[in-house]
Amino acid sequence: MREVAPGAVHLPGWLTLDEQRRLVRACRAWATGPVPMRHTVLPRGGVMSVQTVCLGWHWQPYRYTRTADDVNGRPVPPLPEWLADLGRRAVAEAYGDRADAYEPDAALINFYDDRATMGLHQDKDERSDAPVVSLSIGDACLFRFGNTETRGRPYTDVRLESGDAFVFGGPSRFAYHGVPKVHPGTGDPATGLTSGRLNITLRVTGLR
Ligand SMILES: O=C(O)CCC(=O)C(=O)O
Ligand SMILES: [Fe+2]
Repeated sequence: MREVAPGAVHLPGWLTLDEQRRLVRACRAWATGPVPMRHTVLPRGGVMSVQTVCLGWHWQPYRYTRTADDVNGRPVPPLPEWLADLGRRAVAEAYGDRADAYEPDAALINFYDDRATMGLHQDKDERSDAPVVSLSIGDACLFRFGNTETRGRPYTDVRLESGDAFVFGGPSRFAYHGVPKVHPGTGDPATGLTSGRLNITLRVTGLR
């Protein structure tokens, strides 16, 4: 475990291979619908290079809704309790105490192919300052974790590998972060993912 910035904790190798396999299987099913995984279109017409599917609440730039109005209008599936439990365990491990009160109600599942990246951004469409839990499976990536003020320095570059968790809360909850590069061919096919990178972020929206 390494505290990258105050409240931002990297937990390398946190998921077992079995947990990663289960997540890959579940994500494959969620990717097919009721709302299919797709490249999110930004308000000014840009298209994100990652593909995304949501649970609990649907995220479209820059808000959460119960139905996927920018895809097919269908309600998104609920966030299962076993996934929320993983989030609680990660928060407990990162901050060294119990996290019974952590109730994530949205998950964003992102798939990165070899060329996909994610620009530096803040996760700030939530109306809660509860931590974000990020789980990574498949190819390793360069994850850039910055500060709450600017897209620039200071930032820390972290290599996120399959099975890693990264929790950001407290003073780092609204820090800029992004994925400048995925490292093709670095994942273990035993996870069930033979290429690309899967990232799942659990969030508390503060919405109802
Ligand atoms: O893929 C990652 O590691 C980060 C994903 C992310 O920042 C997001 O979905 O908001
Ligand atoms: Fe993010």
